[in-house]
Amino acid sequence: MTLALELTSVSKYFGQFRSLNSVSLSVEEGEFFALLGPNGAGKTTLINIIAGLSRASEGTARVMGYDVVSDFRQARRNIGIVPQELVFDPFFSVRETLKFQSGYFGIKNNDDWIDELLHSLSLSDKADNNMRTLSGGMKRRVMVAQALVHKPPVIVLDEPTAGVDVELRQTLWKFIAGLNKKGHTILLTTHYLEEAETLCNRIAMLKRGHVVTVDTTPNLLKKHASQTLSLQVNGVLPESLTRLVTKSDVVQGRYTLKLVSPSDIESILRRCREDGLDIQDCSIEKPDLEEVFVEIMAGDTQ
Ligand SMILES: Nc1ncnc2c1ncn2[C@@H]1O[C@H](COP(=O)(O)OP(=O)(O)OP(=O)(O)O)[C@@H](O)[C@H]1O
Repeated sequence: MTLALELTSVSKYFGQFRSLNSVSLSVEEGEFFALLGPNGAGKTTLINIIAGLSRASEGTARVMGYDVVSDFRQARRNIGIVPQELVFDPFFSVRETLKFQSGYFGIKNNDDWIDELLHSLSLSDKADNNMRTLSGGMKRRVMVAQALVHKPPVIVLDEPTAGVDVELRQTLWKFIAGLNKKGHTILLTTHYLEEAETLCNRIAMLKRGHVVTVDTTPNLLKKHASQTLSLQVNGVLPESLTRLVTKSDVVQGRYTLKLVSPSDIESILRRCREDGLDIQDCSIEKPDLEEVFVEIMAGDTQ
């Protein structure tokens, strides 16, 4: 089976500074894959190498089996990139922008697909407006349409929802998830971890140019995060429970306790009752990706 993306020992130097350190990653066809990491981890550098916009100092990158350097044209044809920054010609209309991009790939008579893209991204009524007259969120949607004019099997989105309102985020994700269902491979970078958790089947985390973890989303949650118990009581928790407390508001009597296993709930509640505390509220919280991310990023870097 052809891999949608294959990076082998990719390093990138900017002078003495090493932005990527021997990164190897494979993304299979049809995956919805997240690349996460704090600011400056190297995500955009990696995407630029995949897109053929920047050259790896060492190692190789392939898109649908095509090397991004020696087979640039084929690799480029197979990928659609939604860049982090909004880059456009302010004097073109939305439709002209999309027609121009189609021409770049040698596609004529692309109107039906352009109309479909405009409709799916709620841009039909802006088709003849100049790019400079659009709001930031609308421009972002045009960037998405622009990346898809040539129906690429692999779609890469670099923080597509940064600074975008909730409604547009939902529209965008519905559209991208639909493309993924149709078989397109998606690579996404985002700082909204709940988006990655909901959408992506697999996640890689980068830290200072190293891949520190790659796993399926359920495995990451299982291995690194624990369930928690939120309690509200009419007093201070017994001393013996403080080692489990991850968050507390002593004035309100609200506490969050880490659960190593679900059976801990029983003993926690018993200890509270033994201390004469009245339990006013109690709920179990599921682990989330934010907790996993914080734990992994706090670990040692190679
Ligand atoms: N052209 C460049 N010249 C010098 N250093 C660069 C260049 N491009 C990126 N870097 C450095 O490489 C590192 C990785 O940057 P990159 O933009 O890939 O991070 P990122 O993970 O995408 O961050 P963010 O989440 O902020 O977008 C940073 O320390 C950055 O300063």
